[in-house]
Amino acid sequence: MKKYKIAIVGASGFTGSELARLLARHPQVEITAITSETHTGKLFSDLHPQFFGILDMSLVSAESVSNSEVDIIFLALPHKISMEYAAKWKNLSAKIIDLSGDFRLSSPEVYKDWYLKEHTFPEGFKNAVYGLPELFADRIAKASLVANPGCYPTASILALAPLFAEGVVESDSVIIDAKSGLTGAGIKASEATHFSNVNENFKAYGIGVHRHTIEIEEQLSALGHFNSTIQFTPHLLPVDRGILVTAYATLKNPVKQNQLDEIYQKFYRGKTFVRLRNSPPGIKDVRGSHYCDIFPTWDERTQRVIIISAIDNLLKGAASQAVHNMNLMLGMEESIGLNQIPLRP
Ligand SMILES: NC(=O)C1=CN([C@@H]2O[C@H](COP(=O)(O)OP(=O)(O)OC[C@H]3O[C@@H](n4cnc5c(N)ncnc54)[C@H](OP(=O)(O)O)[C@@H]3O)[C@@H](O)[C@H]2O)C=CC1
Ligand SMILES: CC(=O)N[C@@H](CCC(=O)OP(=O)(O)O)C(=O)O
Repeated sequence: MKKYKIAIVGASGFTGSELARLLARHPQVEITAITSETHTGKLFSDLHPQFFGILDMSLVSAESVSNSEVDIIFLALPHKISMEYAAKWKNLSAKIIDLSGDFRLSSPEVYKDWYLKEHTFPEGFKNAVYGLPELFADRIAKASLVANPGCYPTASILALAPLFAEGVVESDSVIIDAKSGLTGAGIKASEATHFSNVNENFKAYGIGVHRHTIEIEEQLSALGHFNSTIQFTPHLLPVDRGILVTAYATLKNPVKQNQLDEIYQKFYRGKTFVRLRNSPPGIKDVRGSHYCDIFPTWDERTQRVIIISAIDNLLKGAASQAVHNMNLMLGMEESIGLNQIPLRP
């Protein structure tokens, strides 16, 4: 069986190491390069001891990927850095899956408004496909550059997409209250992620300005064919991993619970990794897995829908979604390598 060659760029970080965990056991790929600029020459398993005896490859500089023959390059790099590599490698035959936010938005102008930086590879937007397989599997399969969605956007868009696609949402009525575990902030410690500032604490951040607001607005608006502003507020949870979204919306017309259920069942029929739940999901129900669990409810008293969704930010919110995209881009069965059962408890 042909094994595709894979490079993971940024393998010293959280999502890079999760990619390695999935790809090391993927039956149709072989990891040929894993990179770090800070730890070049060390073993991958020195940095991530869970791989001791399993993946003891040496970390190499990203520079060496330029000359190697690979089929897929995963960029597990911070935004603003990713675009530099996408530009540098634009003529390689390898397809690129970028886990950062550098190519998720509709244009370099919108990017500048929300990321407060001039985009240095604006041509990349022409080829980039938004990598949410439940919505865009056909386009992803033909793409050479996939913009893997953000973690909050994955949970938020999947929670609300059926309502937008059905055209039943009252414009500008959506409020998204989202909470993320600490690995969402990456491996580098900061004041915000310092143990003493998060332990037994819980707070909102990025109110009204978080860059995921526009990512969610653009994708949902496109589905519903209108421009809708969305109120999005993220919170930092004192846990390692997991995202919980609670979304509220007013509909154009009241519905019954069974009508709401039908909208969701129709939209997600055949989508292996969305589980429609009959009780509110918790982050532990999806931990270590590629599932997005969704619980849609109709509140008869307030005449609003309330949708709860849960994902593992490092997996469905990043690495396993990237592997799902890779499977599609290489024409393989979409769930290969992704059949983990959640880790609870
Ligand atoms: N964490 C999460 O839950 C999610 C993350 N993402 C996105 O995925 C990307 C990776 O996230 P995450 O793994 O958390 O980030 P980390 O901070 O954990 O890792 C980032 C990696 O980038 C490398 N890096 C940093 N600067 C450079 C540079 N100038 N050149 C080359 N490599 C560099 C670092 O390696 P070294 O210093 O060793 O070179 C490190 O391995 C980010 O864009 C993030 O926003 C998306 C969804 C969810
Ligand atoms: C908890 C936490 O800090 N989360 C990150 C978002 C996670 C993420 O990876 O988003 P991008 O890929 O779009 O950068 C944040 O709010 O900035």
